[in-house]
Amino acid sequence: MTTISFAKNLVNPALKLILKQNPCAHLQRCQASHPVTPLSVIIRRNYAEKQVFERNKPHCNVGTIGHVDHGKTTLTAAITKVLADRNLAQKKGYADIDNAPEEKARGITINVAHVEYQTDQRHYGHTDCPGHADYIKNMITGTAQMDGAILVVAATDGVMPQTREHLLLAKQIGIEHVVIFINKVDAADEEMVELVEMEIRELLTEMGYNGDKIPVIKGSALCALEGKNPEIGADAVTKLLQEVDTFIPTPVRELDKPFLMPVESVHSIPGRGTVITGRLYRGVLKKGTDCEIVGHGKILKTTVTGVEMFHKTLEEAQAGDQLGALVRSIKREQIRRGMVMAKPGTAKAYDNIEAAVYILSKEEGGRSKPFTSYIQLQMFSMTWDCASQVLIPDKEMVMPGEDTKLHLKMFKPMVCEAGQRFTLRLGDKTLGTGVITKINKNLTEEERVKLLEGKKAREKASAKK
Ligand SMILES: Nc1nc2c(ncn2[C@@H]2O[C@H](COP(=O)(O)OP(=O)(O)OP(=O)(O)O)[C@@H](O)[C@H]2O)c(=O)[nH]1
Ligand SMILES: [Mg+2]
Repeated sequence: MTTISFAKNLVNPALKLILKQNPCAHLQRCQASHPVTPLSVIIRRNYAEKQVFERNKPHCNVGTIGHVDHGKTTLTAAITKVLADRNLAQKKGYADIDNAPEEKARGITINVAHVEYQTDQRHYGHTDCPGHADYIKNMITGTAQMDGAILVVAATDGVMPQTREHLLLAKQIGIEHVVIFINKVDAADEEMVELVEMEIRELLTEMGYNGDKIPVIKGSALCALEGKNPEIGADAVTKLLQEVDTFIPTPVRELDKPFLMPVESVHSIPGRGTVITGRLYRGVLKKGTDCEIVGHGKILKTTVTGVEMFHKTLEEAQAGDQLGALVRSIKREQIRRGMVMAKPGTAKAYDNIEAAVYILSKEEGGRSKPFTSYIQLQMFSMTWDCASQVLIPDKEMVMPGEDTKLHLKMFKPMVCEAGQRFTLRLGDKTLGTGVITKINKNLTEEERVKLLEGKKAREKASAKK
């Protein structure tokens, strides 16, 4: 029977024993509580639930960024294949990574996908970012979780618009360490590959990275995935991982501060409750801890009843971990991406802030025109984004390439604190990047009504134009 052979693979001895002695009773009990769940899913779930995450290597968050179709998802799948051959990862197919139904239909990565693997040195959480221009918003929150990035550039295309944009965003949101993978060398001649390398090194230097020192690895993710031409396939991926191990340092985590986790997504798991996923930004999180979930005009109080990392249970999650937290008596609909889960009383939502901001020049990807007070920009920070009215306190206008103080009135209160970084965007362009310097008293009801009326009037005026 499948359950018995399955029991051989279980790591939890207690469950192994139950399954061996009376597999049907255990599974019937499970199935009674989930009458519509197929048995195979229950088995898989039990298998997944009972594994325990062992923290025996430092954890590091990396991910693939780059232009659409340059091979980010193929490389992610290839990394798991190469490491699975050494028992350091579970092999993930391309479809497992690009797995949302909409993504399959459109063949592009829309939501960021998280994959787990290990090298001899470290345990990795890997975010495969979307390259499509429409999904830059997800890319912003995806890369915000990375300690370092792998920039994928196809040798057949070279540097393309999203290669620049992703690299620029990476720099803006504070990713200091980048490793380059020139992909698809199987489909390009040597001269072309050399040219692309020169082009990338130049771009890196232009963006403020050390273009001469950054490791550039040339290979073919597809060959690695298909087990062909090892010199450009598996060997290139191994070399890439060695560079990632050495070139991207393990960051120092703030373990002694009160815990805080921006909500990335929320899931409802039948029979278990609501799971919030995200990266623990600081502190440690244990089962049984009380917490508040703040933002989008709400403060919800609850208790964490379980912590998991990549489907394995954790005794204690630490800052930097990519995790799922099971919370008590809260429905999925009550929580939204952009809220923040934190130690009670430590995270507060504000809508009236001051900031030091750098406005990008046109060459850096910004606009060519200056802007004046009362412009409405979209502010992105942690996993939230919010429309905000901008006031320039000490001058008429701000030119591209300038740094300035700004006063931002947000259309709704979101979790903010001094020192927090954010990005300002208008339409599909990043205008600037900044740090919150001061939090002012929240807007009064009257001020908020005025702010929203101003927004309506502007919308009317632009509709007439
Ligand atoms: N010839 C060749 N084709 C490749 C290689 N790597 C990926 N491809 C192909 O390039 C196409 C795009 O690959 P993806 O991995 O989906 O690219 P992506 O960067 O994840 O794309 P988005 O997520 O949509 O931005 C697919 O058809 C791959 O099979 C390679 O090394 N050589
Ligand atoms: Mg992809």
